[in-house]
Amino acid sequence: MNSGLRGNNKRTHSVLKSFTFAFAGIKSAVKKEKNLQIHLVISAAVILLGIMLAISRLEWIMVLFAIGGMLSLELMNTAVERVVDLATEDYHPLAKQAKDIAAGAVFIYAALSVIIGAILFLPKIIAYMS
Ligand SMILES: Nc1ncnc2c1ncn2[C@@H]1O[C@H](COP(=O)(O)OP(=O)(O)OP(=O)(O)O)[C@@H](O)[C@H]1O
Repeated sequence: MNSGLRGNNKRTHSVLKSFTFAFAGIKSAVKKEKNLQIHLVISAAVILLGIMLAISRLEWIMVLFAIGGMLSLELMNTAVERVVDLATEDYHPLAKQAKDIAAGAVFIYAALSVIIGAILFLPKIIAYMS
């Protein structure tokens, strides 16, 4: 019975630890990665624009998916860069492929996010200004 309780406590503890590790990862990436800092500033600006233009619930869902996906992908890209740097300090074609493919994933999502942002915001901005 005791061991069961201990087991449960251990699981709760482990979930809390996982959150701590995740936040530590986000913190270290935000501190060191300029691209991530730029994405955060742009995300804040987009959220402000969404509030100012009073976008709908569905539009908020799309905006939050774009922002969340972008930030998550940027973190994954940073993780790939770290693992590659850990694997080799020398030039290696596979290291280049891994980093460039991860950067490509970020680029595709960023480009689509810009298109989504333009579709959502441009008509509202034009209507607001005219
Ligand atoms: N060990 C390596 N072997 C081969 N090419 C590498 C290696 N490390 C980096 N590169 C390549 O060199 C270029 C610059 O990589 P670097 O990691 O310095 O910057 P980055 O990929 O733009 O990352 P960051 O976003 O941190 O600036 C990229 O094309 C990358 O694929």
